[in-house]
Amino acid sequence: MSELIAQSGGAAPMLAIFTDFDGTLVEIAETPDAVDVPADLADQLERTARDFNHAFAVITGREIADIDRFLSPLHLPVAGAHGAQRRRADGTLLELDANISGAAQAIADALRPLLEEHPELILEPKDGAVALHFRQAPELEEDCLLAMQAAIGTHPEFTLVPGKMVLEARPAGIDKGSALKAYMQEEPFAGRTPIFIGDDTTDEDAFRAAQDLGGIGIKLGPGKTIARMRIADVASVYALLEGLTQIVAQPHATANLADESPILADTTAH
Ligand SMILES: O=P(O)(O)OC[C@H]1O[C@H](O[C@H]2O[C@H](CO)[C@@H](O)[C@H](O)[C@H]2O)[C@H](O)[C@@H](O)[C@@H]1O
Repeated sequence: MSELIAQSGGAAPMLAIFTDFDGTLVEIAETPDAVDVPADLADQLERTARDFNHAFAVITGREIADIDRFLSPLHLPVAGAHGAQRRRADGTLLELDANISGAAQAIADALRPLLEEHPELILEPKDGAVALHFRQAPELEEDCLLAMQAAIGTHPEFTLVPGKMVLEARPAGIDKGSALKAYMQEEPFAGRTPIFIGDDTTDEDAFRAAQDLGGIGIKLGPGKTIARMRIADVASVYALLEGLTQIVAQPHATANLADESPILADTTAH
């Protein structure tokens, strides 16, 4: 962060903030519906969005509707289903290709027999993607992988991506990085320096995209990453968002805060 401040001649850099949702803004839970969303999270994110001139978006594997429900009544710019769905900052929703929607539905349908056999698995069909969760039955990971590969087999426009106790089918060529780059072409993101915070393998594309554009990827938790910085946990993300807000409000105080902050570590130090 001090590097960004140095780049901007000691003044607070104009940032565009992007975050993942599960594992970054909320702790991972046993099932997708069981996430515990802090009562004040929507208020905090609204404050952050306002302080960055609304250059704040969530880029997630979830559907946009899920994020709206969890953060109600806040409606942020959200890229959902790993970028297959996207709502701009002005509220317009990009229309999803009907072939992509249809293929995602067909992939979900092809997985249903496995779900009938193993009701402990969770199928999460989305408009534009499909998630097959095996958190309740880790021993079925290989069966899930084979079933997913078979289901995707007849849909070469989709690709298989692993996540946290989940296997996902998402359109090939669309990922969190392409979503971040699309936002960076638009107001109010354009001309700012992107920061992306995420915890999962599917976040690597967005770390790369942010860094290609002169920004910073911040990886939450351990693990190999392309991100240049690391943050420990969800609580630290909340603290960082508050800290970033201070960067804009008090550039001089924040330059010190960034240099001395224990919140961020350089990934090359691990
Ligand atoms: O990109 P994200 O916002 O991190 O979303 C990734 C996936 O998150 C959800 O699944 C994960 O979180 C669940 C709740 O904590 C957990 O039970 C599951 O094991 C995780 O894989 C979500 O359900 C998926 O749709 C997202 O793609």
